[in-house]
Amino acid sequence: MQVLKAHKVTKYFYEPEKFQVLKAIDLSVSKGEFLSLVGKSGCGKSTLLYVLSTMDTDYEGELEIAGQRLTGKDQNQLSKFRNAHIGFVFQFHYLLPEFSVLQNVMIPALKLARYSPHEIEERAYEKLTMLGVQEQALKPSNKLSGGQQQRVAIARALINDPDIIMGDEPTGNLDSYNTHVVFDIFNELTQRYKQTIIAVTHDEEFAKKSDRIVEMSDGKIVS
Ligand SMILES: Nc1ncnc2c1ncn2[C@@H]1O[C@H](COP(=O)(O)OP(=O)(O)OP(=O)(O)O)[C@@H](O)[C@H]1O
Repeated sequence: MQVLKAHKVTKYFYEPEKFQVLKAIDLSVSKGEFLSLVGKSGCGKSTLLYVLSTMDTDYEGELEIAGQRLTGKDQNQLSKFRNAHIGFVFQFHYLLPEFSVLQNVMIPALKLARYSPHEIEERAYEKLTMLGVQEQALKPSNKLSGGQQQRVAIARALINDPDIIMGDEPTGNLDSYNTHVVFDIFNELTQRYKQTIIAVTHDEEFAKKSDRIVEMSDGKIVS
């Protein structure tokens, strides 16, 4: 089953001059696949991820995720779609420091309101337990180590059972121990739970161990 399909995705930047950053990109991602997106700095990885994540709508071509055609939807529809279907893990985790770990994980689910607040709290504990940070649940998020904060960010990305997790340098800010931890978590999510993951990475070791490496060069997929 295909979770994501991009067809002939093309994008230009116009400042400081017209420049084609994405050149007719075709990409299909299957359920349970762990895909690393690699390539030299400036080849267009982050720009592509931004389009695939529906945050950038200024492109030509077609994008479909979880059977829904997303090209042409408005920002309000896309924001709801993202919250329900896409989990994000960034280099910098963007946890809210004034909230507890538990609250940070619960926020996307409270917004979605698919479950009651009590059920959401239980689910948040489940995800934190899965990631081995349940004992930190009631601490303010900024009192955790970098590696622990990234695990909380992954728990938050998982809270709405997304069809796909997208990561932009998800281990970019971590030491080698925590890079391994995050890789193992991603690997287990795909193996055991059939989670689909796309991660932009500069880390060759990380990429090599994933299921599939997609390499970009000069706005195109080359392998
Ligand atoms: N808002 C923008 N306006 C104009 N040019 C941009 C803009 N954002 C990115 N670019 C250019 O588009 C190209 C691709 O950028 P992008 O950030 O996608 O590359 P990348 O492969 O993710 O690089 P890195 O690995 O360094 O993060 C680069 O040449 C960059 O300078």
